[in-house]
Amino acid sequence: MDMASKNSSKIKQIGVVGIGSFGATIANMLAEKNQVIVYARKSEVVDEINSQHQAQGRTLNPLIKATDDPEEICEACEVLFFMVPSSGFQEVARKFAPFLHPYHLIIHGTKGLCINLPFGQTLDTMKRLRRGQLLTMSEVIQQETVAVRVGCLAGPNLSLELSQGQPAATVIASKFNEVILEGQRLLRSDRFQVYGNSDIIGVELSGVLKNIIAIAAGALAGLGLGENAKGLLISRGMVEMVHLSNALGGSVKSVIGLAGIGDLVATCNSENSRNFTVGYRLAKGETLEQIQADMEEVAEGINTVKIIKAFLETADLRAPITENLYRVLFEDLEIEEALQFLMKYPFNVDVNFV
Ligand SMILES: NC(=O)C1=CN([C@@H]2O[C@H](COP(=O)(O)OP(=O)(O)OC[C@H]3O[C@@H](n4cnc5c(N)ncnc54)[C@H](OP(=O)(O)O)[C@@H]3O)[C@@H](O)[C@H]2O)C=CC1
Ligand SMILES: O=C(CO)COP(=O)(O)O
Repeated sequence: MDMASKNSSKIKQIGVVGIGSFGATIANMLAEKNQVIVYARKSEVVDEINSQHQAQGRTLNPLIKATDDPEEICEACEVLFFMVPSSGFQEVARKFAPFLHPYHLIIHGTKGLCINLPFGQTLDTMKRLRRGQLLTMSEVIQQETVAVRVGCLAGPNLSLELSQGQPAATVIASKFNEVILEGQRLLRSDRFQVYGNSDIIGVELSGVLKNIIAIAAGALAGLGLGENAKGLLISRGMVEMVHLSNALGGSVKSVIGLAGIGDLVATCNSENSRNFTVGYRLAKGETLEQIQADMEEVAEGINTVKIIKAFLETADLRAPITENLYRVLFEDLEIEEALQFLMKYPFNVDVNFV
């Protein structure tokens, strides 16, 4: 079978895998002009979608159908949107792998990282990670499946605002122009602009790394600090993202685009951001355990801080915001102390990457 359409005479549906906060929003946006089928692993969620057009309380377009069978959705769709958190991504990719073919086109919306460790090791036992042990989701898809045409979707896309139909934009990134064009065709509307970018690693990393800065922004807000402090954090955060992204294989251009600076501005300013909320609640005195115990949705930045800290142990690079946030999250450093440390840090060049 070549990479062209498997059966062009039959109208293909668009698949959405994972129907949480972001998956439900993207499924509804896709359903405005496409037939959509979604995958949920729990049969009660599938029944709820098919009978009540809701997914765990989120309203879905009544035309959206659901299944818990990966084979059925892979058979029905050539284009699949993977919308699961990084913690479940490898498992989902492995579950779908037997039913995926080179003609499938996969676009993911996940803003987290996975790690590839020797059997029996965990991030807590390893402490040090090389680049090859750290995977973006496009790398997971390529490692676990035969899919070739892979893309990602990243940008300032707080799902609550998208679901209210507020104007927004995203970036579809892929090495394959046909993936970008297909993503644009499927998602573009008069309320949603879709840009293209060929630097998929840089766009993925922009979405991943901004979550670290969003936690820090929430912490500053929780301390009651003002807009000058936020401006300082966002601009220094962007510089840190540029250096980290570069070290991990992304280009500067992507960080200063919509998926980087655009998403930084959105999430560093929004109480609807889970990552911002984590920082805010920490600054208000809650512990990480307390916060995680009652957060129903994922805040990817927590695990990302841990992974990037382990990568820094093998990279010739300093990332002071990430390093201090690691100590706040996992070593009981007080936020005020972290802030003082950062204020004394000898940053002396404003921008040194262009
Ligand atoms: N929400 C937002 O505003 C945005 C989120 N993102 C990114 O999208 C990703 C998903 O976030 P979001 O939708 O908010 O997360 P949620 O926690 O709201 O939902 C996660 C969904 O993934 C499913 N899932 C998790 N693990 C598995 C698994 N192993 N197998 C099958 N399904 C699984 C969950 O199913 P179940 O109910 O069975 O656990 C649930 O439907 C994250 O990486 C996030 O950073 C990106 C942009 C915006
Ligand atoms: O990435 C997001 C919006 O673009 C969502 O951010 P949170 O995961 O922090 O809610």
